[in-house]
Amino acid sequence: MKTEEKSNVPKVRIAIVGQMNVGKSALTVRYLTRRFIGEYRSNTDLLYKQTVTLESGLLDVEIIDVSIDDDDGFPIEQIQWADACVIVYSIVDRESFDYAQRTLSELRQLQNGPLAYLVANKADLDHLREIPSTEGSKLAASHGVGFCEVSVAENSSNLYKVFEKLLIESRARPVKPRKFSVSKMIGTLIGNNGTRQPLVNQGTVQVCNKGELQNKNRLLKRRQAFTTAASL
Ligand SMILES: Nc1nc2c(ncn2[C@@H]2O[C@H](COP(=O)(O)OP(=O)(O)OP(=O)(O)O)[C@@H](O)[C@H]2O)c(=O)[nH]1
Repeated sequence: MKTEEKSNVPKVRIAIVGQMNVGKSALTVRYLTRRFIGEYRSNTDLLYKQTVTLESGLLDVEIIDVSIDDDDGFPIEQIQWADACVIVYSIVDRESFDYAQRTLSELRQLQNGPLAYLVANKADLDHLREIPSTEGSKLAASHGVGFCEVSVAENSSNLYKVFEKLLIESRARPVKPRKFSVSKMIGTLIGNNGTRQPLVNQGTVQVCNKGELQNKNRLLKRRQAFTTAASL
């Protein structure tokens, strides 16, 4: 698609936030490619871009898979950049639920904050469950956000509904006023020497600022999966 045609396509930005190992990357890749890639861990943010078709027309979607170290607090830059956030925890990990709870509280303090949706992942591991479904739904209700349980591994259809809802609702909102230019934000995220990855059909993925080099192999793996699925 030519640049001048693309410039008229509205854009929605989504941040995937949650503690380590909850399945943020698996969820992002599942949504974008319909595939489950679960054999890697990452310590860097990745920015995915894809054009999707909604009933209302084309939409450019940017999804940042936010990498959280144990000590990291609230990823404020990524959240302020986003129009919507998917906050993920694992039903088998109480700490990840506590992190999601803190994130929702922080989000509430923001003026003009993004839309949010709470997603409980790993529903297939019910025998190891630490967080009852009712606790998740109660937390979400107390913050006025949507909630669902999914298994990214088992390809729960709920996952696609979450993204669709966030995309439609974000699209309907007035364009978010940003304190900084979006290109500067992307520049910050990918670093000054961050090179754009080649366009893969309508999808691209690029490494953000942390640990770019050591993550090259992981990125390549993901990009292969992304390429294959994007060309289906
Ligand atoms: N059983 C099960 N395992 C899952 C599911 N989703 C992800 N996993 C596994 O959970 C582990 C972590 O998945 P990732 O997608 O790397 O999680 P992450 O939140 O991106 O982790 P970090 O990169 O450390 O922040 C991997 O071993 C995945 O295979 C799921 O729905 N069910």
